[in-house]
Formats: sequence, structure tokens, C-alpha cells
Amino acid sequence: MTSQLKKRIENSETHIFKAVFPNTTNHYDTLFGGTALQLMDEASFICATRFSRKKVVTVSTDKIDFTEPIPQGTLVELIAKVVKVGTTSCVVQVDIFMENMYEEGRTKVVTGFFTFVAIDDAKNPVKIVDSIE
Ligand SMILES: CC(=O)SCCNC(=O)CCNC(=O)[C@H](O)C(C)(C)COP(=O)(O)OP(=O)(O)OC[C@H]1O[C@@H](n2cnc3c(N)ncnc32)[C@H](O)[C@@H]1OP(=O)(O)O
Repeated sequence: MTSQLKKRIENSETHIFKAVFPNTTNHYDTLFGGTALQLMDEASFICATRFSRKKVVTVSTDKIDFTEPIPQGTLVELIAKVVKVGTTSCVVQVDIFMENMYEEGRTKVVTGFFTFVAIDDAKNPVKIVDSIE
């Protein structure tokens, strides 16, 4: 991988923080799974867009495991990073980290992989980056 491509990947790493307020939780007072998926899709979309600076669409997501509940009143950070670059596609890894508001330290609770394809105005796949120098 060239240094320019590495720089592009580094610059497009995307971080989003959220407070787990009651409007995002389920009847167990933990973050609703569908909300977590929506946040992950959004973070990965922003990352793929900033990486390519082109129109991108989600073509696929891999299996996503919810290894720990995320209680109401915690803070979460989503970190999205390009981990694979294809011809017209790229794969973005999204991790969700959970932390207590009043304690240092955090735990990785969810990981997912999202594949995006760059498209033109006619919705046909185009190169994800114009030239990989
Ligand atoms: C941001 C949003 O909300 S998007 C909304 C949800 N997403 C959509 O509506 C997308 C709907 N899907 C589509 O329009 C089409 O499937 C497209 C444009 C994404 C791809 O069209 P295709 O004809 O499948 O393209 P094609 O076969 O040339 O594949 C394009 C790339 O996608 C990859 N790809 C296609 N299907 C998959 C898949 N299921 N999993 C992983 N990668 C895939 C291919 O490997 C290829 O990558 P590469 O060029 O880096 O090697």
C-alpha cells in the first residue's frame, strides 16, 4: 500500500460520540440493537465518503456480534476506518467502545464490517479512488 493511500485512510478515520439517552434504548434500558446498527451504518458511510469523496452505497455488511449490553447513561464512541480497498469498493470496520460517564477506561463492545461501492450519477460502479499513486 502506498504512503498516499495510507494517508487517505488515516485522514478518513471517523469518530462519533453519543450519550446513551433513554430515547435510544429498549425496554431493558440498554441501547436498542437497531439504533446501534444505524449508528454504525452512518459512521461507516461518512468514513467511506470521506475516503473516496464520491457517492457511495452500502452493498454488504458482515455478521455483527453484540457481545455486551450498552446500558442507558453510558457514553459510546464509534470509530470507522477503511480496512480494505478494492477497485470500486472499500471495506470499513466500525468498532463501538462503551465507557462509564464517571470512570476512566472503556471496553470494545461491537465490531462490524461494511462494504461500500462508489457509483456515478447513473448508479454504475466507478473506481473508489481515481488513482492509487
Ligand atoms: C448510503 C445508503 O443508504 S445506500 C442504500 C443501500 N444500498 C443500496 O441501495 C445499494 C444497492 N445495490 C446496488 O445498487 C448495486 O448492487 C451496486 C451498484 C452497489 C453494485 O452493483 P454490481 O452490479 O453488484 O457491481 P459489481 O458486480 O461490479 O461489483 C462492484 C463491487 O462491489 C463488490 N460487491 C458486490 N456485491 C458484493 C457483496 N455482496 N459483498 C461484498 N462486495 C460486493 C464487488 O466485489 C466489486 O468490488 P471491486 O470493484 O472493489 O472488486
